[in-house]
Amino acid sequence: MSVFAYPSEVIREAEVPLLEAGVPLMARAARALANIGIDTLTADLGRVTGTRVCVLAGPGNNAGDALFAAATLGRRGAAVTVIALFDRTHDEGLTAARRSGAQVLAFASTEADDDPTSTEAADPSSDSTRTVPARNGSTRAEALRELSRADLVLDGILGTGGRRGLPGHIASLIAAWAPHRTGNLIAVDVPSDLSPDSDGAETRLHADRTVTFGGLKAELVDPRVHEFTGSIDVIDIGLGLDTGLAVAELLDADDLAADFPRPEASGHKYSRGVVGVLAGSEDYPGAGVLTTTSAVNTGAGMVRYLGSPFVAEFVIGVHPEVVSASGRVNAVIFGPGDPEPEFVQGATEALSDSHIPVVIDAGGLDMVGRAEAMIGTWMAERPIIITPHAGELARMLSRLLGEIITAGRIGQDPVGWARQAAEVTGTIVVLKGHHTVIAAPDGLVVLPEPGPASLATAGSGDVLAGILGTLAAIASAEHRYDGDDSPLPHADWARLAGLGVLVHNAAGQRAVSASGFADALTEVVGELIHGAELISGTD
Ligand SMILES: NC(=O)C1=CN([C@@H]2O[C@H](COP(=O)(O)OP(=O)(O)OC[C@H]3O[C@@H](n4cnc5c(N)ncnc54)[C@H](OP(=O)(O)O)[C@@H]3O)[C@@H](O)[C@H]2O)[C@@H](O)CC1
Ligand SMILES: Nc1ncnc2c1ncn2[C@@H]1O[C@H](COP(=O)(O)OP(=O)(O)O)[C@@H](O)[C@H]1O
Repeated sequence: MSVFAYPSEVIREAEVPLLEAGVPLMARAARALANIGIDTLTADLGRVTGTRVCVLAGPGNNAGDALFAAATLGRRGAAVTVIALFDRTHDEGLTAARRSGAQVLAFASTEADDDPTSTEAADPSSDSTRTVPARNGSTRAEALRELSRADLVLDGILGTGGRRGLPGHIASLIAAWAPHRTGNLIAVDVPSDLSPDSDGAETRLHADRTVTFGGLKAELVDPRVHEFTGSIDVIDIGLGLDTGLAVAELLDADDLAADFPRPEASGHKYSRGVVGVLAGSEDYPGAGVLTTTSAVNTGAGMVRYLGSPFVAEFVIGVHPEVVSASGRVNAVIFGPGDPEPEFVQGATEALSDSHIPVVIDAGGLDMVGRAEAMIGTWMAERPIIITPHAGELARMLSRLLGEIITAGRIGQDPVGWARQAAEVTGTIVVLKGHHTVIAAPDGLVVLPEPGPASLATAGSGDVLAGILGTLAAIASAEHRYDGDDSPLPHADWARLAGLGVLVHNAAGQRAVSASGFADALTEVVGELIHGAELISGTD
């Protein structure tokens, strides 16, 4: 189900009153981390007893989580080694780890950077958290040996208090360990030194799994950091975060099953929503057919075809339920298959008195300007959902920002560019790709789970436009029939677009061509609308 992501500061602020009230947040976090550690070891080796666990311990509370969890693993029979990487660490956590039998290696001195053979070790008899220099062998070599033979390593170096760039002795230890790594690496809360930048990636940790506490941190949802985070577990430690403060929402198939809009028992075709389709041209009639098929099969109350009579003939030939006479619509789709200007002009003039949502795709994207330039035009004061792929967004932003922006640059930071495009244009931006990113002008991002790569085929985007336009018409009609004149918030449109992408993904799993996706929508939407009722036998 949907998961919200928050800036780290929001999560840190939510912790403060609870900590002041004595709520044991770290104990909750460490318990959940230990359980995941136990599950990981049991899944890999069938046991915890006799396994080897290493903790990379930093100077703060992040190390505290890792050390308390390691103490639990130690009590369950794991041989724990703590590699203390700073001249201080979390006092109580280290004490707990020691009491459970952990050995502690101190690899903290900055001189270790200059001399990789420098030797230091903690006094194992001491409960003190200060590390004590010793001259009994190469600690770096010993740390490397322990890391390389560990079944499980916990990255407790830095958490939400971390700044970019690890001290040299740690970065070099990580780079030296990487080729010899055999066990699982779990990042505690956030991977230390997390960055979307691929430069220097070899000196950063690549976790198999990240166990994050309190709420999903915004920096973890950037598609570019997946190689550093691995899979992500969000552990509820009772912070009670306000979803209004979230900056991103992740959607999956469960959200689609829960929130796909079903027809009302007492509804009629107009209350279900009428979608106008302006797609296809003499050059590209197929786009008109694909977009209309998609709208029909997504379950619109009615589909009006607004393009040329030439294309209308094809469309109505396959879908006799489509209407070509003008009349009321609750949303319009513009652009797939470059419809001729006279039909675009006719349709936009008809829109000028309304505030209905519009989905703009393909050729229609050339109409999109900066938000301030759209004031007073037919595009103002209505929700607009635009659906560029990276190439189209690059072209659009180059025009709007007056600098050359390539599709490659968009690909390096899709979330950032989608946000910028949404802010500049005031529209909901659906940046299509393997990881489709949806951004709203207020900065909110919706990330539907990725669909199958088979979606990357000509005409697939036309099908998506048909789905999005239909869902927009359904939402807009429902809102109107509820008697609500207030505009729906951007977040609702962005989420709706996310559901549309998930419908498209589901169709993509059942076919391999665009017309196949459009046809498969009958099955996908039929299951979403009727599935549970058929099973339960209710009407
Ligand atoms: N609050 C709670 O109860 C709960 C918190 N929880 C856990 O606490 C974690 C946050 O803990 P935290 O605030 O202690 O920060 P953390 O990242 O461990 O260390 C900060 C220290 O590192 C230092 N430092 C930073 N960057 C550096 C760099 N690049 N190179 C070198 N040094 C650097 C920094 O130095 P300074 O900035 O002060 O100069 C400071 O001394 C959080 O992620 C979660 O795991 C959970 O248990 C839930 C309950
Ligand atoms: N590798 C991929 N994995 C999953 N979906 C993809 C992938 N590549 C493209 N897609 C999806 O396929 C669709 C392609 O749309 P678009 O580029 O507009 O195609 P067209 O213009 O030919 O209709 C988009 O919904 C996009 O998100």
